[in-house]
Amino acid sequence: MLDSTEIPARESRLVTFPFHRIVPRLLRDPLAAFEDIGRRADGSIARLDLGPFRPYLVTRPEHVQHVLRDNAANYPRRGMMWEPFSRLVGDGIAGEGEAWAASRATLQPAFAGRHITALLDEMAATVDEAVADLAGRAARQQTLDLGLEMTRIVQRVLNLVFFGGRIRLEDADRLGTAVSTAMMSFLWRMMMPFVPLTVPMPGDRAFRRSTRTVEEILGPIVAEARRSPTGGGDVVSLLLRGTGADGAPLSDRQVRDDIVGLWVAGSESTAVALTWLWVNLAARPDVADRLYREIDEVVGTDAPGRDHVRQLRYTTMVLNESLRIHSVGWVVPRTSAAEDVIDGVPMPAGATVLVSPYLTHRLPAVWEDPLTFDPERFAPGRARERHPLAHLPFGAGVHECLGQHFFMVEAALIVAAVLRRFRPVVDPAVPVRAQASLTVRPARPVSFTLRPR
Ligand code: HEM
Repeated sequence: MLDSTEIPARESRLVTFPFHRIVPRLLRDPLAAFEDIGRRADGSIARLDLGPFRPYLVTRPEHVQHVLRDNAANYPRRGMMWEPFSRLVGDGIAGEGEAWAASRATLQPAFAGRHITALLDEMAATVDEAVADLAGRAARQQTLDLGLEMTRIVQRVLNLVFFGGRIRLEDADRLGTAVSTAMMSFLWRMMMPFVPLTVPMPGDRAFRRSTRTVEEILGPIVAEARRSPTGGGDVVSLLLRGTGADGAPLSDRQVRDDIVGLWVAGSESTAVALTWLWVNLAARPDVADRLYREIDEVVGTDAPGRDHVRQLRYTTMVLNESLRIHSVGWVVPRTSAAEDVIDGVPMPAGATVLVSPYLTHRLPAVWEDPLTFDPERFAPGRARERHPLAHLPFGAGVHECLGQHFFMVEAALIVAAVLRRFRPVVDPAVPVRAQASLTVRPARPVSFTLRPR
């Protein structure tokens, strides 16, 4: 624990955490140290003294709103993880400025409600196939790796939506592992962004290897899609018909960057969020029972489809609560372009500002009993009781997650397809420790079995 002299007064606006207090703990267990800082700052803006790197941490919803919405132009995605990250995802949808804006405009229609609804039946069929394969593996193996199995299902859906099914299943597996490794190998670069890229750091080699694998798998697919365009509604086809900031068709490089950016943003986050969902349900049999009842009433023995999704209201509440208590995104970094003041606290130009959905979701002033898993927080009408940015698993403002509607539909389909036939069993007696990389995920593989219902 940190020294009690650092406990901030309730009314203080800027709390400084000195180097000697936080760095040893951050090196030992970054997420636990970060949670501790969040508890102590208690909604105040915090300055973390990490030696040459002194980021500001912003958690109170009003402050988050200032950074991500009200004065977003002053807080672009620059520095910290964004520069090393761009070696994997390029400068398009995961970047900033004109190239980002052109990518966002091209990609937006692919993630609009109407387009997702049009794809829903195909998505549902793909999910059902993937769950049947999972059931086959469950019958052959004693236990399964929850994270891996969720990744497999998610990748099948992404393969359909992004590539019209052009990726072979074994390549999808390799791609999943490569992206996951790239995310894991990233932590040191994120924590020490002042170290030049020319100075080797742990994780660099794994990151380069993963980037090469991504390149080897996706490069030929983009090239093939360009040679034989299908005119289809999958994302690659859409990008190949799109234009860049200069109005010219996107180059293969830009298409590849956006596809990688989307794959990185959409695969790991979704698989990790679903992994936490089953872990959370294992600890709350009462919530799980109510979920089974909803699936039985709405879906019954049918294959889940378009008409079911909008009726799965409790499922949506459970998903939202799972995204709150296990927010996949722990930091969303920005850099201040010019001097600013946030709620009376001066912010110098060039400062790294860390928004943390993870910590905002755990603020006792915003969420009563924040460590309790309680889907009722998302019952109809309850959102009015809190600040609109109290719950921000998908970020906010101009960079708000493009895939959030897609995620909610996909996740509801997966939950329904699994639960209408099986009871996933995760042992509640085995504690699942969280670990931060680019996302917050279980530190070790979580085992589970599938029991037929
Ligand atoms: C549980 C699942 C997901 C979570 C928790 C999540 C979270 C987030 C967050 C926090 C951001 C904001 C980043 C920032 O402000 O810098 C974001 C952006 C983004 N997400 Fe997601 N995401 C999820 C699923 C998806 C999916 C399924 C896709 C695509 C299929 C996707 C695509 C994107 C894209 C393209 C952006 C960048 C948007 C932009 O900068 O304009 N995400 N996501």
